[in-house]
Amino acid sequence: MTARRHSEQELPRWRRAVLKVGSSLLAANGGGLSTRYALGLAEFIAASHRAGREVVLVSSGAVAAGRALVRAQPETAHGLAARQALAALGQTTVVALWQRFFDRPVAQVLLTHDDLRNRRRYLNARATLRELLALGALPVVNENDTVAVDELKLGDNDNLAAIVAALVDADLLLIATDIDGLYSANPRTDPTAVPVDDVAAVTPAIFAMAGGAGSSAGTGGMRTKLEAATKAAAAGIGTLLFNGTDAQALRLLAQDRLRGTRFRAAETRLHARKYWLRHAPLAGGCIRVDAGAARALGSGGASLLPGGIVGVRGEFARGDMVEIETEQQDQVFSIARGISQYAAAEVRRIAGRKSAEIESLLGYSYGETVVHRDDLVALSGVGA
Ligand SMILES: Nc1ncnc2c1ncn2[C@@H]1O[C@H](COP(=O)(O)OP(=O)(O)O)[C@@H](O)[C@H]1O
Ligand SMILES: N[C@@H](CCC(=O)OP(=O)(O)O)C(=O)O
Repeated sequence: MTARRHSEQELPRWRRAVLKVGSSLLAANGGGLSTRYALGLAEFIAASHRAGREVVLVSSGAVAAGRALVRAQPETAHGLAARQALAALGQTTVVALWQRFFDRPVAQVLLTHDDLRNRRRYLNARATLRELLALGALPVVNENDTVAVDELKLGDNDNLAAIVAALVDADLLLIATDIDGLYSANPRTDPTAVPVDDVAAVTPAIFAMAGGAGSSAGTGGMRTKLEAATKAAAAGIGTLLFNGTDAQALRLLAQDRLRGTRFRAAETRLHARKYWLRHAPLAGGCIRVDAGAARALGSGGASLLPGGIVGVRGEFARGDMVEIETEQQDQVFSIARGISQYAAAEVRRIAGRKSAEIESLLGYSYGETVVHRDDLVALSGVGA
């Protein structure tokens, strides 16, 4: 393969990123996992940590590691249950592989796409990942292959990484693979393929460039990487695709320079999030707040604390999108909407009380805010 190289480009600075490492890198020789390319990637992560940055790692490789452990032949162990068993066998090897490079603790986080579609579990996963980052740990995420039931979804860590990037409010999604970046066609099969450095939007014409996986270890090929870039862009997050086998590309990346493909997000992250908050379906319930809370929420920047709540209408679950209203001169105005950290019955019990009392009132606490300011959007022109 003698394809032309991508040009070098400067990147915006970032603070938190999700880095996805594919099986093509960890099991490059088609056998078990090897440190050959993991070392350079770990050095990049360590350099990011030294620069005060946070990294969530999404690492594949469990199936490849499991296969090597039981010496299963690639042509056997192909069914869903067999792959799931191999993933369970190999997952400890994946975590152990990464732990050996770091002094800081490495945390294993196994997620399914279903977990992330369910709002309660989404919130819990988000809180856990935030907590792990606050503790200085390196979260190592993989799909929870043993319980994933959707065969089509199994083995798609590119898409999972994009969802995790939105989950943890990352500034950037980094996808390390075994090729320099996107080409106009798969350069392993098409010698006329030319490098693509910058993608403003993943259009059908871009999708048409993508072929399947290049190695026996890899699964999704370029298509799932483009899907991931599309998902990340919708959340206002840019994606970088680069070659994890290229030590120089990794050193450049640590200096905010890219040799690979940059996928841009048209929206800013805040804008994309606010748009989603404005348009996500509402649960039936509603939280009524006093004039002081209404002012604080209306002018933006404040979270809703239990003290400002005067009542609850209807029912909703923890993680539901609820309307927030206030009463002024006998008229009720809808002033904001946001994701409630507590169910309606819980909000009724803590309404009007201090955040510090939540634990004694409920016997547990999901945090001091009922609606966190990151999960809240004020509806302009009313109530404030
Ligand atoms: N247009 C394209 N540009 C670059 N690579 C492509 C393209 N189409 C298909 N590919 C293939 O995608 C492979 C990377 O995907 P994959 O093997 O699934 O890796 P990973 O395990 O990192 O997810 C490349 O090695 C390449 O063969
Ligand atoms: N979750 C599985 C497969 C993940 C997957 O998407 O593989 P890849 O396309 O190599 O990133 C594993 O750990 O083997």
